[in-house]
Order: sequence, then structure tokens, then C-alpha cells
Amino acid sequence: MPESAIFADRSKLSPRYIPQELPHREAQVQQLVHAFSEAAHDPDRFPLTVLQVIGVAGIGKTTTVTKATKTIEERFAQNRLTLKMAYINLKLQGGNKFAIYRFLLERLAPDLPSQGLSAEEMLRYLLRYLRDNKQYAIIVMDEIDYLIKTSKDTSIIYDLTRLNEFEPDKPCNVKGVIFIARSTDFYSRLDPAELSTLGRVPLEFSQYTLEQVSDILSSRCARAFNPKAIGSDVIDKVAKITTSAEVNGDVRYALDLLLYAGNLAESQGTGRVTLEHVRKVHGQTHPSMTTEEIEQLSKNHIASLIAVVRALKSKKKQYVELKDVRLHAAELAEQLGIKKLDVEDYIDDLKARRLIEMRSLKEIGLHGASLAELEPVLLAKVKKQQQ
Ligand SMILES: Nc1ncnc2c1ncn2[C@@H]1O[C@H](COP(=O)(O)OP(=O)(O)OP(=O)(O)O)[C@@H](O)[C@H]1O
Repeated sequence: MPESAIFADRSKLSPRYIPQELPHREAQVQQLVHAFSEAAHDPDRFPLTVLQVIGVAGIGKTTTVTKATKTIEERFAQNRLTLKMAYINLKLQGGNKFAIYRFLLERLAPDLPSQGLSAEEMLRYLLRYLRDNKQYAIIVMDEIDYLIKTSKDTSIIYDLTRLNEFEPDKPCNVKGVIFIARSTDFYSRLDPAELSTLGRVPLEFSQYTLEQVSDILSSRCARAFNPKAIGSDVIDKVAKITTSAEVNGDVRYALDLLLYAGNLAESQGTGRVTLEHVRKVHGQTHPSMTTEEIEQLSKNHIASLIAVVRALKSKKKQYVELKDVRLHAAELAEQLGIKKLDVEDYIDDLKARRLIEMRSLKEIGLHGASLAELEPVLLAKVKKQQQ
């Protein structure tokens, strides 16, 4: 018995799933693999290689880097060498340098205690550990622009790009550091020394064309849906929405849309996803706010966002003032039985995540929101986190 009339395997649409095929990014995967092609032959002589991958949201940057590092790991394994990838999403793991280095240590050198060590010691011990255990590593720092935008301490770039200078007379077993960012705007917050260590030209990912998004979605749908449950008309429609100015090519949104349209078709027992299902779901969701984006938020972030939504609704305006948001936040805290929250602590971060638009303290809004539908989704999420 299939799982459902609609889905063959709905998890294949999840943002966490790494697809087997990556249409229209094979060249970039190859480019990254190529940058480390010599490393598996003579790793100790291979220099620390720093790369940057830049491009807008949801166009396969993380997935491409993950795929490439997997291939590099395999090449090392073929030569009986161990290479590990440490992937850090700075929006999730965020915080300060200590938290980030501790995470690196836990990932790459789990036997080493990190308590009581300075940031520099943590890196030094990590390098020694890798050398002593004949292991190699590639560090991937995703959303580096978010970290640089929200933190005053930008020295993490300087530290990581100079790991080979910690003990210059010994080989550095971290072979690569790959920074991923949505744009190069964060350069302006770096000092010249940090900027120069970032070096060379970034690998810029261009946005997918309409035909490319159609191909990509066809390949994802072939694994996620039952063959008769979805047609090319639906895929083309979703591709069109995805390449519209509003969604700006974010494939993550397209996958969400397909999942929810599929769920709707399933609940209605139609046996097939129709254009109407897609239209309905698209009308109800918020393109700049995908499920993954909401999953990453803390309870207080979501509560602050709900306060913005409620303030906008009650004022019936495009923008509201911070004091309106505060008022609604206080009410909401009471309703949910949580501690009163200082929305200003979360508003800046919501802005950095591009979930809200803040022109000034008197002009706070949402990016092209569909307010009526957003609130119940957020409320359900905050209540779930309270359980
Ligand atoms: N060429 C492709 N083939 C199949 N799936 C793809 C492709 N490009 C992107 N995707 C899917 O789209 C979603 C978003 O991709 P990914 O997380 O790699 O984007 P990103 O550019 O790193 O985005 P962000 O900047 O928001 O982190 C993932 O679920 C990924 O599997």
C-alpha cells in the first residue's frame, strides 16, 4: 500500500533532504570538488583553501557545498584518509565566537573538552587534535553575512582564514574553509585585514531561470509524488510563481508550496494536485517566510513577530510604530502566560533575518505579508514550543 494517494515519499520535499540529483548545479559542484582535487593525494602539502559562495536565498548554495564536500570526503576515503566536514549554520548556532568554536570542537574533536579554553586555545587544540589523529577537515560557515551583520566581533573571519599560521612549521589539517552568504554586503563591515584574508573572487551562484526551476521541481516531484498525482501544468505553475519578483527564485518556497498543495489535495481526496490547490496555498502563505525559516525561530522571536502582525492588523496600516508592537507584545504575553518580553531585543534580529521590514522605529512592517493567514501558523508554533 502506498503511503498516500498523492505522495510516494513526502520527506523528499523537506528542506533537510539532500537530493541525489542537483540539476543545474553540477558545474558548481564540480568547481568546488576541483578546488580540492589535489588534497586527497597529498593532504599535508595541500594549502588551506578559503572559498566563498554567494547568492540569493534558496538557490542551492548549501546543498551544492554539502554535495561537493561529500565527494571530497569520498576521495579521501578512497586513499584511506579521513576528512570530516564541520557545517555550521550561523543563524542557528549563532551567538559569539566561543559558542561557534565550541561547536566546531564538538563536531571535529568530540573527545576534547572545551570548557575553560580561550577562543584561540580552542582552535589550537583542534588543529593539534586533527594532526595527532591523522584527520582532515573542511569547515563550512553558512550565513556568514548574518553573523557579521548581527555581531560586533568579526574576527572569526580573520581566525579561520589564518588557521595555517597558528603553527607555521607544521601542516594545517583543516584543508578548507567555505563561507556561504546571500550577498557581498557584509564586506563593508570587515576591516581591510579581514577582507584581504577572504581573498580572491567569490563563486557567485546566479538565479535559476524559469526552465531550470521547472527541471529542478520535476526531478524533486518524481521522487516525492505518485506518478499520476501531479502533472507538468502544476509544476510549471509553481515554477512561474517561484521565479516571480515576489518569491525571487527561492526553491525552498517552491518545495513548501508543492508539499502544502499536496497535503490539501490529500485531505480533499481528489487523488491529484490541481492548479487550484497551488493557487489556494500560494494565496495563504508568505513567500519570505518558509517553514524552515519559522522552524529556526525561538519562542520569543515568534511572539515578537505575532505582535508585529497583530499591530499591523489592528492599525490596518502598512507600517506601525515600535510602541504599538510593544503594546501587542504585552497583551500576547498575558494571553500565552509567558514572561513579558522586550520586543526590541528581537526586532533587530527579525529584521536581519528579513522577516520584517524596519525603516525606523516608527515604521515597522512585513515583506508583502498575507496577515490573516500568518498569525494562526505562528500561534500554533509558539504554543507547540510551550508544551
Ligand atoms: N538544483 C537543485 N536541484 C534540486 N533541489 C534544489 C536545487 N537547488 C536548490 N534545491 C533545493 O532548494 C532548497 C534550498 O536550497 P539551499 O538550502 O541549498 O539554498 P541556499 O541557496 O543555501 O539558501 P539560503 O541562502 O536560504 O540558505 C533545498 O531544499 C534544496 O534541496
